[in-house]
Amino acid sequence: MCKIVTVTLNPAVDKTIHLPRLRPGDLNRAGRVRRDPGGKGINVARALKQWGENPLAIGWAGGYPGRWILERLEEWGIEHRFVELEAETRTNLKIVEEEADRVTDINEPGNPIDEEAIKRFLKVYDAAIERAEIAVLSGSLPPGVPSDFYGTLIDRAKRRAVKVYLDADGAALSEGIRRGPYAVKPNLAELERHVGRPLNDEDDRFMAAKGLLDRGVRLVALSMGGEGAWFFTDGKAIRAQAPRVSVSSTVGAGDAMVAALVMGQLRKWPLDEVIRFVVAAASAAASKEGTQFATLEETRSLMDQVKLSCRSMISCLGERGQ
Ligand SMILES: Nc1ncnc2c1ncn2[C@@H]1O[C@H](COP(=O)(O)OP(=O)(O)O)[C@@H](O)[C@H]1O
Ligand SMILES: O=P(O)(O)OC[C@H]1O[C@](O)(COP(=O)(O)O)[C@@H](O)[C@@H]1O
Repeated sequence: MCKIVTVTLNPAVDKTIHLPRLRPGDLNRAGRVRRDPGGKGINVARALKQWGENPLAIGWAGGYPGRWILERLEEWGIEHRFVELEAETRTNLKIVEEEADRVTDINEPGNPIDEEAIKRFLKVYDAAIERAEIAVLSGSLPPGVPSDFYGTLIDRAKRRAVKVYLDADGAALSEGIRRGPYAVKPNLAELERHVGRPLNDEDDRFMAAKGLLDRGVRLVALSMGGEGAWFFTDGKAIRAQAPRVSVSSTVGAGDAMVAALVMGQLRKWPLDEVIRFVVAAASAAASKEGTQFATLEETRSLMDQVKLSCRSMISCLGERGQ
């Protein structure tokens, strides 16, 4: 039985190319090139499987790239139930500039999904969550899928007492938040887009997180790249510094974070241990080439470097937070 279901509605082949520096408008010759199965839910399932969990990955997959992804999942022993389509799964380009120490993502929109495919997916989803404890909904929605689709999936999961972890952007995130998922993992830019204003200081970030908690979200994990993350839950705000790693590709770091959060909470670890595991797993993923995840041992070896500081949200926000 799979306790964790990961949903990837817009999977991707992640094509990572390395260059010394990108010269826009000029001829660029790539150095190393690699392809990894990607899409946020698939990555969460990959990381969980690597750490000994048995997730079920579901979603839509199409054409030759879709079959290639499913074959990799088979190879890794990841259970999956994707609705197969003719239209090809997208390719997302990740440009790693080695001299500039920078990654640029160019993500395709994906191919349109029709009503029939939506119906077929909902059958798979309902069956999958029947016996699950956790559903991870992550990534963009392909064209043709209504922007409140995560809201629909959250409602169905909540009716069966399945905890939902949501990691999305734009309207998919905002509409999902309205339906009160258990946890959300925005990065800073995503949270800024959700609240519609820059979040320059701690107070701004606390207020934005409080807005989500007020809507019924129980845990907000706000990731901030190399600066680490904030975790807001039960009236506490916990800041975690990211460990120093030699960064190779940050692609998948956010997904490692979601996977680690799910695993730590499923195993009922104490909150401080969960948070150190989460941030260590994300930073360890950033040290890997392409879209890849660290082993449990590699992750554990970084945990001591994740320094935590805890504050009470109520005393920090004072009058503003009432
Ligand atoms: N340059 C970095 N050095 C160390 N850790 C990093 C770095 N970039 C990202 N991480 C880790 O990955 C986590 C998620 O990264 P972030 O870029 O915020 O999310 P996302 O990948 O979802 O955009 C961070 O909280 C941090 O733990
Ligand atoms: O669905 P979206 O938002 O286009 O994101 C898909 C991309 O996100 C990734 O899952 C990586 O996400 P993170 O870097 O946030 O962990 C890639 O594998 C994939 O190409």
